[in-house]
Amino acid sequence: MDIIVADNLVRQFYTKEKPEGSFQLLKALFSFKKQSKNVVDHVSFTVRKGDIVGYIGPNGAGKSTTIKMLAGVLVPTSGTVHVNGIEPHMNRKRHAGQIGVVFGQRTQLWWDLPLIESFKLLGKIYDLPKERFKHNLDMFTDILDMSSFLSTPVRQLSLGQRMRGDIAAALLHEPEILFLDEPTIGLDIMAKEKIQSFLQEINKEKEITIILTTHNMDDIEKLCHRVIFIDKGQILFDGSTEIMTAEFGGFRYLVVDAPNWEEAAWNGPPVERREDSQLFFRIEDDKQVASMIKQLSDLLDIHNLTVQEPKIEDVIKQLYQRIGH
Ligand SMILES: Nc1ncnc2c1ncn2[C@@H]1O[C@H](COP(=O)(O)OP(=O)(O)OP(=O)(O)O)[C@@H](O)[C@H]1O
Repeated sequence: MDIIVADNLVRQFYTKEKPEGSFQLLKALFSFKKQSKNVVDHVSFTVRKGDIVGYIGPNGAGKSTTIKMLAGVLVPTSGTVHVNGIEPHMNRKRHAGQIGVVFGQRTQLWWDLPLIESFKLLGKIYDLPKERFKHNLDMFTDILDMSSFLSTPVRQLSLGQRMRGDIAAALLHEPEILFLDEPTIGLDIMAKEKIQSFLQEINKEKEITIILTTHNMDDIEKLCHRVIFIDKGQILFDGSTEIMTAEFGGFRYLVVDAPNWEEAAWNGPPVERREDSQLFFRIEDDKQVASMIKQLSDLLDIHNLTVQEPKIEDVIKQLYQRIGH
């Protein structure tokens, strides 16, 4: 079942043309010419219930703007979006009950209040029966490991603690859909992993549909089966991570364990990446493997050798290069 249907979504913003030179400045005093730009430009996609979709793309691509339209915060300039049959901006109250939203750069928690008080206020706003509120709060406190900081004012929480608080706050009223805008931004590895495994768990147990924007390719690798890639407001790719790898990967790595490699003295094929004593050489064509191995074994003391598929991160880097970033 398609829980989200976006059809030809457009969001236009007006920007004022910047005057250049003193004559232009003078002219601009009398007429400020407005320029419009489609930051989301005829975007169409559907999302099935229970999917986790990564909505990715370079800075300024239009990701947050799309999420804001799906969340009902922004009204589309044209096109339509339906979430569970509802047009978000037409029925904000009903829509608020079915979605949870987390903007990683901002918080919906009350800055000066202890975390638990924010949860209680949200329980009242959503009119949650006492038992359901307690049940959900206990469950999130347990899985997100929040008991040690429930009574701490939000302003004193670490970024990772605040993010866990924000995610719990977005889920207290048991929404079917969760929109996450950069949920792991600025977090350390442990905090990232905690949030990633929590999202995996609620998706599996409660079939919550998740759409997340992220610049962290590890989120995509761990969480998403499907990726929508947007640039300059338009979708350039929409499909499974496997298809994306096949379409934009098109290469593999010959990984050579060579502890004695010295960068300064190296005159062999280019080393694309180094991880400890492992050197990564890119192979575009499998026919290259044998000659590359021979060339490397003449130059290096090789301890081990494998062929690896590219990571999602490598594939997305390739995609960025294609669009000239
Ligand atoms: N309220 C606004 N008024 C005018 N322009 C805006 C407004 N909000 C966003 N924009 C512009 O729309 C474009 C898309 O912004 P958006 O925040 O959707 O990008 P993004 O893909 O989320 O980027 P990032 O990865 O940097 O967060 C940008 O050029 C931005 O400057």
